[in-house]
Amino acid sequence: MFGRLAAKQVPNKEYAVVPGKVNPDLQRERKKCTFDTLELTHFLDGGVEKYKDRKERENFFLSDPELMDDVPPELMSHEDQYRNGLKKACYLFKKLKELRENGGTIDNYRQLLGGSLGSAILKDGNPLALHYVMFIPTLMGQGTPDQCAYWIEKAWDCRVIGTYAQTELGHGTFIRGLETTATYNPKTQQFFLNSPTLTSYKWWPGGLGQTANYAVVVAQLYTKGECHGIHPFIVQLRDEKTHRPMPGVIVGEIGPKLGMNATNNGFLAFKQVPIPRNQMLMKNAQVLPDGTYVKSPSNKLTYGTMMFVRVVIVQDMASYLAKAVTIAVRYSAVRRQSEMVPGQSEPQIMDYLTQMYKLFPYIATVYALKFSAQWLWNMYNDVTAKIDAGDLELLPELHSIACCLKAVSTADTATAIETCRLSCGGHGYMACSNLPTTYGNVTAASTYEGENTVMLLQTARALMKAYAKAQAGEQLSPTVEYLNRNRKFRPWSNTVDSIVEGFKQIAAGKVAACALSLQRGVESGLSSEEAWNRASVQLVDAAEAHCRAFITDRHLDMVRNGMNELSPALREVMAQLCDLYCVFWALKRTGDFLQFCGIRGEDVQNLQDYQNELLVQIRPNAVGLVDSFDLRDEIIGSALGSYDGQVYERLLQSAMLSPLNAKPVHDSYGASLSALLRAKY
Ligand SMILES: CC(C)(COP(=O)(O)OP(=O)(O)OC[C@H]1O[C@@H](n2cnc3c(N)ncnc32)[C@H](O)[C@@H]1OP(=O)(O)O)[C@@H](O)C(=O)NCCC(=O)NCCSC(=O)CCCC(=O)O
Ligand SMILES: Cc1cc2nc3c(=O)[nH]c(=O)nc-3n(C[C@H](O)[C@H](O)[C@H](O)COP(=O)(O)OP(=O)(O)OC[C@H]3O[C@@H](n4cnc5c(N)ncnc54)[C@H](O)[C@@H]3O)c2cc1C
Repeated sequence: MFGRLAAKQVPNKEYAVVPGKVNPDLQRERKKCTFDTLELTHFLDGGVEKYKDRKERENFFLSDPELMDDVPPELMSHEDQYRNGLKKACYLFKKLKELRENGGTIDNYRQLLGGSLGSAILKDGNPLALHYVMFIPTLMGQGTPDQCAYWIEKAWDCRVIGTYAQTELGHGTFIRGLETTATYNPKTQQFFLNSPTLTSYKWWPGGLGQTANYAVVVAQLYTKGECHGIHPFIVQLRDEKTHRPMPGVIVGEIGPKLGMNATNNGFLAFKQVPIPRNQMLMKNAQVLPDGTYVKSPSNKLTYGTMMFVRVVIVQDMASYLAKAVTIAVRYSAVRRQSEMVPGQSEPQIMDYLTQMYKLFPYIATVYALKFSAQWLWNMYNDVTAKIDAGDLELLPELHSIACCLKAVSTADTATAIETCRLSCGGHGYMACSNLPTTYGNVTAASTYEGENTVMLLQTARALMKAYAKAQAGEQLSPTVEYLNRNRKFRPWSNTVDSIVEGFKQIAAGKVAACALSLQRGVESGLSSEEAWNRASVQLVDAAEAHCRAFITDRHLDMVRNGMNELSPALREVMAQLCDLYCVFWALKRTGDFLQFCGIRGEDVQNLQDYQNELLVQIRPNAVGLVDSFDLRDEIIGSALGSYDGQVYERLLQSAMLSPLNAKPVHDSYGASLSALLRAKY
C-alpha cells in the first residue's frame, strides 16, 4: 500500500521492507498463544462458510491494483482526495455490480462501507457512501411499491446517484424545525421546493457537493395552505446528461473537515424547484392529486432510515476498533523502551502493566460491541417485519436501545482509538500509523445520525416512561425489565455476575433518582420542560448506565450461552475478556458501585487485584487475539500494525513518500530561506 515509488527512495537498501520477513518478537508472541486463532476467526465470521466468503470477497477487491493507493490520501490536496476517492468509488461500484449479478445482497454493500474492507479502499471517506447507506434504504423504507419498482432499480444500477439531505445550516438535531418547504400545487400536481432563509440551506449530506444528481430531501410539507410537518421527497439536483445543477438548484461542497475528506459533503438550496407529485415518498403519508393529505400511522416512521443507520453504526464501531487495537497491540509487541530492571534489556512496551491496561480492555470492547450489535440487528429485523405487518408496538423499545447503543458505542470507540494512538507514543501521531485517520472517521459518528447527548436523552425519555410503568406495576419490555419494582436485587459477591447485576442496580438507582428530580422540579414550580432541562445531566448519566447494563448483560450471556461449540481453551480466553470488560467499567464507576450496590473499600481492592490478574492472564494471548480479527495489511493500512511487524522499515519507507523529500534541496530554499540565511540585520 505504500507504493512503488517508495522502494526506490529508501536511503539504505538494507533498511527496506523485506517481503515475508517477520519481526522476531511477533514470532515469539504468536508461539505463546494458548488457543487456535483460526477457530476464533471462524467464530467471529459466523462459521467457516462465511469466513471463506469474506476471504474471497477481500481477495476480489484488495488484489485489484486499481483500488490501492500509490500515494496516501493525506499527501493529496482536498480536491485530489475527492478526485481519487470518486475514481475508486466508481470503479468499486462497477465491481460491486458484478458481485450483485452473482447474487450479492445489500450486506455486501454494507461490508464495503463500514470499518474494514471499505476503509482499506477509501481510507478517508467515500463520496458514494450515502447513496448506499441512506438513499437506497430510504427509497426501500419509505417508497410505495410503485415508487420502489421505479427508483430502486435505477439506484442499484447507479443510473441515478442519490444522497440524504436532511440537516440544514440552522438545524440538525431538531428536525421538526427544518425550514425547507415543499408546497403542493394541485393545478400542476407538483411540489415546489424552496429554501426561504440562509439557515434553511441543506448542509452536510455526503456526496451532495459534486457527486449526487438526486437526493431524498426532507422538507416541511404544505398542502391546502396547511403545514403537515417533515416528509421525504425525491428531488433531481443535476441534469442526467450534463451534470449541471437543475434550474433553481444551488449546490456545492462545504470544505475540508477533521476527517472524512473524500466524502464530498455538500450544501443545497432551492428556488421554487418543481417536482412531480409522485416524487413524495408515500409509503406512510400521502398527498392525493387534489391536495388532500392522508396521515401516516405514525409520524415517527419518517425517521426509519436514521434508525437503520444507527443500528449499522454499532457494527461499524466494532470493526474500526478491531483495526485500531490490532495496530496498537502489534506495535506494543515490537516496540522496546526503557529498563524495567536497571541494567537489563529493554522490555517490550506491552510488558508494562499500564500498557496492558491501555489496550486489553479495548480488545474486550470489540467483543462487547459486536455482541450488542448482533442483538440489535436481529431486533431491528424483527421489529421492521412487524411494522410492515402493521404492528408498531416494539418501535419505541427499538428506538430507545438503538439511540443509547449508538451513543455509547461511538463515544467508547473514539476514546479507545485515541488511547490506542497515545499508547503508540510519537509514532502514533504519524498519519502513516493510520490512527489519526481512523479517529477522524470514528469521532464523526458521535455527531452524525443523532448527536450523542441528544440520543442519550431520547433513551432517558423512554426510561422515565418505563419507570412510571414499573411504579404502576405494569408489564415492562425486556431491556427495562430490571426496573420492575418487585425485582429482588442480589447482594454483592465478588463475581462477574455480581458486576453485571450491579450495573442494573446502578441504572435502576439512577433512573429512580432522575424521576425524583423531575418530580421535585415540578413540585418546586418548574414546568415539566424546565424540570427536564434541570435534570438532564443526570438523565444522560442514567441512559449511559442503562446502556452499560445492557452491554455487560449481553456480553456475559454470550459467553455463558453462545459459545458452547468453542474449544475449552478458547472459551477460557473469551471469559477472561468478558470479565475484563466488566471489571474495567466497574472500576471506572467505583463511585456508582459504592453508592448503589453496597460494596465496600475492600471489594474495590479485590476488583483492582482481579483486573491486574486478568491483564496478566491475557498478556500471552494479546497478539493472537488481534491476529484472530484477521485484518489484512491493506485494511490495517498502518506502518505500525502490519502482520510482519517491520515497523521501522515501514516508517522510513512512508517518510520517503513525502514530496518534500523528492529533491536534495527544496525549491523553497531559493524562494525564502536563502535570503534569510544571508540577510544582515
Ligand atoms: C432528536 C429527535 C429524536 C427528536 O425528534 P422529535 O420529532 O422532535 O421528537 P420529540 O418531540 O422529542 O419526541 C420524541 C418522540 O418520538 C419518538 N421517536 C423519535 N425518533 C424516533 C425514531 N427514529 N423511531 C421511533 N420513534 C422515535 C420518541 O421515542 C418520542 O416518543 P414519545 O413522544 O416519548 O412517545 C429527532 O429530531 C432526531 O432524530 N434528531 C437527530 C437527527 C439525525 O439523526 N440526523 C441524521 C442526518 S443523516 C446523517 O447524519 C448521515 C451520516 C451518515 C454517514 O456519513 O455515514
Ligand atoms: C461527518 C458528518 C456527516 C454528515 N452527513 C449527513 C448527511 O449525509 N445528511 C444529513 O442530513 N446530515 C448529515 N450530517 C449532519 C448530522 O446529522 C448533524 O450534524 C447531527 O444530527 C447534529 O446536529 P447539529 O449539527 O445541528 O448539532 P446541534 O444539534 O446544533 O448540536 C450542538 C450541541 O447542542 C446540543 N443540543 C442540541 N439539541 C439539544 C437538546 N435537545 N438537548 C440537549 N442538548 C442539545 C448537542 O448535544 C450539542 O452539544 C453529517 C454530519 C457530520 C459531522
